[in-house]
Amino acid sequence: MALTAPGQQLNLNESPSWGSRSVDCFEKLEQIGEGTYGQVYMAREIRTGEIVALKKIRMDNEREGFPITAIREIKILKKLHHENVIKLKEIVTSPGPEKDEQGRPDGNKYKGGIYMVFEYMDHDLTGLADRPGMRFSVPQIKCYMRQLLTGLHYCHVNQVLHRDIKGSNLLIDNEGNLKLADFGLARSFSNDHNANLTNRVITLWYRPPELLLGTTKYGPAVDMWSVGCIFAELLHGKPIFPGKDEPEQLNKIFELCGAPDEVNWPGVSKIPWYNNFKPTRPMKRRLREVFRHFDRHALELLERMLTLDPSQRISAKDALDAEYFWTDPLPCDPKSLPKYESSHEFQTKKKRQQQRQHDENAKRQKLQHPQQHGRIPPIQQSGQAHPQMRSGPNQPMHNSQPPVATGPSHHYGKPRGPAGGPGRYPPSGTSGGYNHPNRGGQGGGGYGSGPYPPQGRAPPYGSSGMTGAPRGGGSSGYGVGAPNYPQGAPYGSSGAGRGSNMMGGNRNQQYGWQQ
Ligand SMILES: Nc1ncnc2c1ncn2[C@@H]1O[C@H](COP(=O)(O)OP(=O)(O)OP(=O)(O)O)[C@@H](O)[C@H]1O
Repeated sequence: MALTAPGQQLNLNESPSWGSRSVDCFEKLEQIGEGTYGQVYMAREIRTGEIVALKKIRMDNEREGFPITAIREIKILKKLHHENVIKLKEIVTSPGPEKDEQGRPDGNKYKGGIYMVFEYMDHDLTGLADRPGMRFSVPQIKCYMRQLLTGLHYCHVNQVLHRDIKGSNLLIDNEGNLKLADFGLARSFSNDHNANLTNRVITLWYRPPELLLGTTKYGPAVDMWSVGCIFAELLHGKPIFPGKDEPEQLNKIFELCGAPDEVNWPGVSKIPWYNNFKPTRPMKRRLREVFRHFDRHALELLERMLTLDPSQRISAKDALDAEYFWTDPLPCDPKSLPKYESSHEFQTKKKRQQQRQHDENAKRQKLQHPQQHGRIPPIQQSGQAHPQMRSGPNQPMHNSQPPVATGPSHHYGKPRGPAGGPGRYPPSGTSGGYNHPNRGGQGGGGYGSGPYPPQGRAPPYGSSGMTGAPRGGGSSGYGVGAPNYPQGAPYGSSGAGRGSNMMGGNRNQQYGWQQ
């Protein structure tokens, strides 16, 4: 693609004003996101005072003109108009040196830029769930899940695959509305599924088995697998398939969902990498056993989402008809959901820095004066710990209790996944096995030691393979003995000892996020 002047390509038919306004019409307030694409800012439109989100399209690495991922995202978002899909309001450009949040020139390296202007959303689901003490009630989980499925059903009906469904791409406002965002990996599809599509999509933990096994012909079912992972995560309190790389990811899936074979997934043996990764021993489906503490209807729905064979996996439309959404407790009205404090980058950064600093000081002090701090934990002295922070994952909180608001709910900052620091979430960028076409993809984990090979070659999953010993210490893997799910790790609910059904019979029971 030829290099074009910023904005020139984007004055697409529908709205002549698109791309003609300058980013100077907006005042950047704070950075709220950092994606592979570039930064996301909360900003105010100077003329109207309206708060928006500005997503800067990273151009510095684009030798070949405007990034294709951004073109796709813009084209797709221009045709999608739905209350559960993020609204792209316009494109603005910056013809000259830009200003940062303080109005200072933003370095010399960058001469111009292009921004997508979105409606502003207060949180993303990952950030919201990650708040200390955060508990989602069953009606709240149903409410979010229903909105997610409604938005996704709309996309699928309009023949758009999202291909990157994960918590940080589900935005939530303080009216309780949930919207699908980040269509950078999305694309149109045709119903016959005959086209070859790239296999390198969807963040590892949410990636379905057919993609991990190398298929290039797929459809909306790939998104539904990710939805199943999110659903289970909401109920369980933490990600259910936190694989470090693709072999481990498949291993985790098979341990829970059973090994694929021609009986439960007709045609699986013809998928390119099946033979490389088929387990060497039988592996039973254990989903019902492992999640036996889930509500019956939730489990039924989850079973149908986490179905190995994509052709048998439930569609968004059918999921919306599931009993789960039509039995007590019903999904709550989004407007009835509690409002959470909105986010400010500096506060967050400061808070995180302070917390880190505090932890480091405490550690240092503990080393220096072990006895003193053995008696009085530093966290108590500082008064920073909220009792809710330490409550267990399934300890219900009262609905009336306001959530602890300690900062933004945007999943902002460096990756917090297995390779990226002290968090639970996989990086959405280059490490942790996330392969993002046109989004860099350099270095960082993923497929063990090497980059992802071109499609059609042997699977890129390093030497550990699925027939050999699994990576990652604790996992039982293939041919090493039956996976072991006692009440503890990895799926054992800490509530298992407190009753067999955490959700049954209590319509307002809440579920927390296990730290
Ligand atoms: N409209 C919005 N309102 C509020 N916050 C937003 C909005 N859009 C994005 N964000 C925040 O910025 C983060 C990154 O945005 P987005 O996922 O669109 O960027 P990306 O570069 O494609 O990221 P990724 O590398 O995760 O794919 C989101 O997780 C969210 O926290």
